[in-house]
Amino acid sequence: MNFKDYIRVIPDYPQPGIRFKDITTLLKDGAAYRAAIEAMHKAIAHKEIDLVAGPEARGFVIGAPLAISLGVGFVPVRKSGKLPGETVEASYDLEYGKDRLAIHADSIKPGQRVLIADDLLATGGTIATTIDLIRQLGGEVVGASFLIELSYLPGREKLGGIEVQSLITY
Ligand SMILES: O=P(O)(O)OC[C@H]1O[C@H](OP(=O)(O)OP(=O)(O)O)[C@H](O)[C@@H]1O
Ligand SMILES: Nc1ncnc2[nH]cnc12
Repeated sequence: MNFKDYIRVIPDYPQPGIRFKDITTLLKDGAAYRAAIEAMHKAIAHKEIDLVAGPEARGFVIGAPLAISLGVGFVPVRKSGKLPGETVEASYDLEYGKDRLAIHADSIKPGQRVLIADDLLATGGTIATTIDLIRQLGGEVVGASFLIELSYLPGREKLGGIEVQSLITY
């Protein structure tokens, strides 16, 4: 399956100059969505993984089905102010704007092997921050899996040697 055919590119959203990769066109197609999760699973099937962590919101629609497919738990990494328990938090920059992420302090036990999953790797700010939060809890980041990678941005370099898998590259 050519997954790129299912991604809609919207120019100048949310700001002039950004070419927004809209995944809703893939998500609404059941066969394409399932095939994408299966292909992402296949690419990391050799790894030993205890948990999948995914950042809000689009990281949930990729990370949660990937966790179910792997038979492991899912840890939501949320925008600050959304989690009810004790959290660890960090701020970061995006391709457009700034944000702050939080993770429940008891969501990962020291030594657990965590795969990060998200829809898209752009500048790497979201995932670099997610790596930082997981490590603050003593988790071991065993890789990062993306549906889409924007190779014209230095996202990979920002992840400090973490193994990166992506299904679609622009
Ligand atoms: O590599 P980066 O430059 O950090 O950008 C990638 C992140 O940006 C988007 O999320 P966004 O923060 O727009 O939130 P959303 O998933 O709630 O739409 C996307 O889903 C990634 O998580
Ligand atoms: N160009 C882009 N398209 C979709 N989501 C993004 N997140 C960061 N950059 C993006």
